[in-house]
Amino acid sequence: MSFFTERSAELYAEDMRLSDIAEQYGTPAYVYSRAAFTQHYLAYAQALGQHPGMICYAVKANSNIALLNLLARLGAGFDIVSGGELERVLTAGGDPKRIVFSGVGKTAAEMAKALAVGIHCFNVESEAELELLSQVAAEKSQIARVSLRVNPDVDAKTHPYISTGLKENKFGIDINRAPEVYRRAAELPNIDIQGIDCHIGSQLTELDPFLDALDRLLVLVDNLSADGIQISHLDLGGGLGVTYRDEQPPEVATYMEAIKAKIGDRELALMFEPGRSIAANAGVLLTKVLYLKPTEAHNFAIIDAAMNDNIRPALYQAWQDIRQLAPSKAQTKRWDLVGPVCETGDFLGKDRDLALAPGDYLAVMSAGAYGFTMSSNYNTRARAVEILVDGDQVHVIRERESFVDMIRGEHIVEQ
Ligand SMILES: Cc1ncc(COP(=O)(O)O)c(C=O)c1O
Ligand SMILES: N[C@@H](CCCC[NH3+])C(=O)O
Repeated sequence: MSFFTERSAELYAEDMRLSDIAEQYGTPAYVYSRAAFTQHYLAYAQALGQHPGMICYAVKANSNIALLNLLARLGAGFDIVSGGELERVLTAGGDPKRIVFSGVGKTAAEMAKALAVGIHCFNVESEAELELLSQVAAEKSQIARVSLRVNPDVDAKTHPYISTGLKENKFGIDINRAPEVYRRAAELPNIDIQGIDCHIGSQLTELDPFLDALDRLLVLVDNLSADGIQISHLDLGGGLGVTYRDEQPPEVATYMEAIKAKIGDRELALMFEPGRSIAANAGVLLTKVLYLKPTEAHNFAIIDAAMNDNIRPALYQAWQDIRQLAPSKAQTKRWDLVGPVCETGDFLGKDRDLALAPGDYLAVMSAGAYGFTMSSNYNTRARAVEILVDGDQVHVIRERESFVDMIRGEHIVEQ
């Protein structure tokens, strides 16, 4: 079910007309639906049901503290990848005991902070990281709960840049080396082995790669158990895809049932780290047509949102639907929607049949995940305002950046 629907040919977010939001708050603007965030999170929580475990929302997908707070109030845990994300979760009122810390480059300072607040566990991604974590924990006379992120070498069948579970990727510990690393972890007095983890990629639209990875992890869990190393939780990461165009990813419940079936009667708590499948279709990016520039080669529509607002098309050739907020009097033509940034790769959509006139508003759909969080100030463009719609209520959850925000911390050298 979408919370971005058409009523009398006008696009709404819940009960708010998006043109009204664009008029009042300006563009570019990210607009999120509270009901969509809630429903997408609850789909996971309900599918997990009574099975012990946690749904740890991947903060990187969309880290606005209002959204983290909303998820925390629903009982979510969080998957973080930096000290900054840790601070965000704590600021938003998230429970530190429901935080898992992933990422290949955790620093000693980040480890110390995470230990001090008592996170649930570290998803350790290398042997060197395990040694450093053990040292940091020992210095603080603390015990670090860990899960080893293993790289199961399966093809996630997604875009190569967002595939993470192949031998050639930088993520995780080679599954063939994992038994040795677990044995080493078991020797370390300040390390407490809790789990096993993998995350094989993002925007997966089929179950098979998840299930192949799970099969490999379960062999390892069983072998470790025979070796006297007990694993109490299994974290399958995130990665479930969404519909951007015509993809048909599995339902959360189907995915979860297939996993539970494979787990069988093993006593394993289940953890998940969904990002995109919670956030993507809970947000849109509103933009305005600035100029129409038909040329011999292409009809360019220059819009006021650019690759600095949403880099996904430039980075992964990602396709996101672009819709009109209201009917236009113009004739439908085929347009390339390009931003004001001075890069040829600065486009949000190509070859789109739209009826456009300058001043018309558009929505880049499915923009709630990896939209704002990957935005930048390139070309000294202020990052967009973020708005949360709740029924017919509108909340500004992040103000549009000002010039002063953008130069904060910069200093001119006198003399
Ligand atoms: C370790 C880890 N967990 C979770 C996620 C979230 O993935 P997704 O947004 O595809 O659910 C990612 C990003 O791909 C990740 O790297
Ligand atoms: N940022 C990517 C996904 C990478 C996921 C992070 N591990 C995207 O927009 O599709």
